[in-house]
Amino acid sequence: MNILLIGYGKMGRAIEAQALSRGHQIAGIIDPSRPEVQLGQFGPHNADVAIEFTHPDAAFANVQACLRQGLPVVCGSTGWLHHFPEAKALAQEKSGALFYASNYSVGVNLFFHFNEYVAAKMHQFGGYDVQVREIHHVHKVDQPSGTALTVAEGIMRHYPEKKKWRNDTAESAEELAIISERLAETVGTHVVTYTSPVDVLELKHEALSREGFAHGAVLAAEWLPGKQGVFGMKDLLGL
Ligand SMILES: NC(=O)C1=CN([C@@H]2O[C@H](COP(=O)(O)OP(=O)(O)OC[C@H]3O[C@@H](n4cnc5c(N)ncnc54)[C@H](OP(=O)(O)O)[C@@H]3O)[C@@H](O)[C@H]2O)C=CC1
Ligand SMILES: O=C(O)C1=N[C@H](C(=O)O)C[C@H](O)C1
Repeated sequence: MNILLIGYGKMGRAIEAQALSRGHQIAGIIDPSRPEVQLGQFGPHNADVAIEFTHPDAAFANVQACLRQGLPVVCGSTGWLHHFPEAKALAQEKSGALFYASNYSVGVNLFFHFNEYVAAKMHQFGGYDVQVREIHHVHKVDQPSGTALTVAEGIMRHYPEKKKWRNDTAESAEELAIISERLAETVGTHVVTYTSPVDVLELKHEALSREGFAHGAVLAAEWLPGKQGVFGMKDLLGL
């Protein structure tokens, strides 16, 4: 396949390596470091799919451009989901294809699955307080992480008394605490902790490199062309 890379930072480079190792070609690279290449130059005539990993402030415009230009788009940028309903509507209007995941790692998507199972059981038995913690590198611009938000949504589906999340310690029983830490070059760690007066139960995922994210994004890019609609890792992995 011919893959257009939008964003050529830590993830764009990891995705390029994965894509080449799986026999794909890079149709082009859109990044502020290469102003001579513009997204408007690409469409179905010269790319099969775009993979977008940029910045919370840039992602929505890039997704819109891809959909308008007839390019299936796999987006991994976090921190822009307040625009997601508009992106979905545009995908429908253009009969386009949009794939989004807050985390493309297969391991994290298993973690999401187990998180919901554990939350349902813990709520059923009761007696535990629950908290989410995410640790990332100091360069990360959004907080809490997109992955932590997906984890929190999964817990809240089974804890109806938790009405909202709070990016700090909880101030009332209605709040689910998401604690964010920024530590050196930490790739991405997510922990759900259940605490009772007598014990602690934890579910944890720790990414050791960006390879897992990149691999999942390329799998999504291989899967998406030819489809119409809005998809995520549950569709790809059958979870
Ligand atoms: N869903 C997932 O599995 C994962 C998601 N992410 C998310 O992906 C995003 C990128 O992460 P990462 O690669 O680590 O970040 P980096 O900062 O390392 O790279 C982002 C790159 O995108 C470039 N960029 C910024 N604006 C635009 C634009 N409008 N068009 C094209 N390129 C642009 C940046 O250029 P410049 O530096 O000049 O601004 C930079 O080169 C983040 O939102 C992060 O949270 C990260 C890992 C996994
Ligand atoms: O910015 C990152 O690095 C990461 N961002 C994603 C997120 O916000 O959840 C995924 C991963 O944790 C790495």
